[in-house]
Amino acid sequence: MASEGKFHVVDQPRAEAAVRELLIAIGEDPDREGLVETPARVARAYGEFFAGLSLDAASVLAKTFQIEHEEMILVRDIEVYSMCEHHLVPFHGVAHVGYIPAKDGRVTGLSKLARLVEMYARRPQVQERLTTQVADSLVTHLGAQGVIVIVECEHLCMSMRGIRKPGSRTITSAVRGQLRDPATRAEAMALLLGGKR
Ligand SMILES: Nc1nc2c(ncn2[C@@H]2O[C@H](COP(=O)(O)OP(=O)(O)OP(=O)(O)O)[C@@H](O)[C@H]2O)c(=O)[nH]1
Ligand SMILES: [Zn+2]
Repeated sequence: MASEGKFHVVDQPRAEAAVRELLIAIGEDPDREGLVETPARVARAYGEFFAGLSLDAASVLAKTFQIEHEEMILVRDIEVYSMCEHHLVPFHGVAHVGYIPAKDGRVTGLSKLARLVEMYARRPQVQERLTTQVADSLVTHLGAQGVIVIVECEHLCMSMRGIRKPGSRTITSAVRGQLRDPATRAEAMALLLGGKR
């Protein structure tokens, strides 16, 4: 998995050549001391940023437990680091993922919810797609009867360039199945907001 050091295989020489070209394009000297190793470093870092491209939701959610729990399970404040596909700069924040298990009470390990978020975050992304991909994969691969995913991020492309509004946060949500029901959704929101400092 990405967090265990096996990163997406990028075409290292090609990525290095591209970074070298970028450095030249901005008027830098890629052969000066501080930059000599930069193309190789950036190419390796890209392998890490985009490690999610070589993973799939079916594998992340392959292992399940039959604990016959049919109520909501919610993991809050999962840290998100992703790369905006428009500018290739980070957006970061948190995700909250909740689901109501399949009728047979099959659940996944709690860490797998965070792995799922990480897998989709470590791709060129937009926040809306990240949110819906996490929600849809829980329906597809776990048979969840209901899902709620809320993602709250700051986009550096809006903070350090362009409109330059540091501190603004974008909130996206995806709700599936039983969590579309207002009462069930209210319960999820209460759990999400409860205990927030
Ligand atoms: N919907 C959505 N938009 C995003 C996301 N990340 C970045 N953007 C936006 O993508 C848009 C790209 O707009 P363009 O007009 O093509 O690019 P730009 O000239 O760099 O835009 P500005 O950021 O307004 O300077 C910008 O409005 C960004 O704020 C995201 O996750 N979701
Ligand atoms: Zn952007």
